[in-house]
Amino acid sequence: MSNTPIVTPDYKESTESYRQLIASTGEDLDRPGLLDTPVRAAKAFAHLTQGYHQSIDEVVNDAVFPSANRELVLVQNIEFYSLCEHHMLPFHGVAHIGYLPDGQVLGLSKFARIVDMFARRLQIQENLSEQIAQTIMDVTGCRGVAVVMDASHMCMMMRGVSKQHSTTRSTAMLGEYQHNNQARNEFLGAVPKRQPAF
Ligand SMILES: Nc1nc2c(ncn2[C@@H]2O[C@H](COP(=O)(O)OP(=O)(O)OP(=O)(O)O)[C@@H](O)[C@H]2O)c(=O)[nH]1
Ligand SMILES: [Zn+2]
Repeated sequence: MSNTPIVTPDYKESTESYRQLIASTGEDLDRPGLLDTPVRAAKAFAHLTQGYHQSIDEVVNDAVFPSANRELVLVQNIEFYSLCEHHMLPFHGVAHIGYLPDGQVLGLSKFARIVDMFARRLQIQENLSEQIAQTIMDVTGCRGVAVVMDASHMCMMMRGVSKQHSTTRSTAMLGEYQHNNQARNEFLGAVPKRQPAF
């Protein structure tokens, strides 16, 4: 078997960047355990940032259906993995999405696909919540949408302040949820309690 890693043209630049990064630690890039690491890491990074190459149309795939239901629909415990834009370290947790339809509903799996599309980018949690909420509003034309996300940030756990049990809850509310306290309270009461640290 050849010791030369297989590098596709797509990964050439990022593979070279990973080679330099690994070399900067003083590691021997030619030792057997590391031979394929730069290209593996490049592929993994491409996966973790694949949201940059997806479009809303492709993700939603026209899965918007007519419905007379106008009451709260809550899709909860959608797990996600993202990368913080400050340290490029993972943050991960769960998203809970509630919305009040207005004539049409979104295919249930599409909520998770929308979460992943925006999570697989360099993000801060607050913006991630806003982008998910705004997209659901745009795609469904709903009366209101609320997003709650609970996450643990590796940049606060593996380094820096080194807090292992702190979690962050971010919230985004659009449409009726911005001014209708009854709707807000119904949603917030239905959302699962904050998760303990992972
Ligand atoms: N608001 C917000 N902040 C985040 C998120 N992810 C990471 N951060 C914060 O981004 C900040 C960057 O702060 P800096 O002082 O510039 O960087 P730093 O010296 O590495 O900060 P420390 O993490 O405190 O060591 C830190 O407070 C992180 O906790 C996020 O999703 N939302
Ligand atoms: Zn960070």
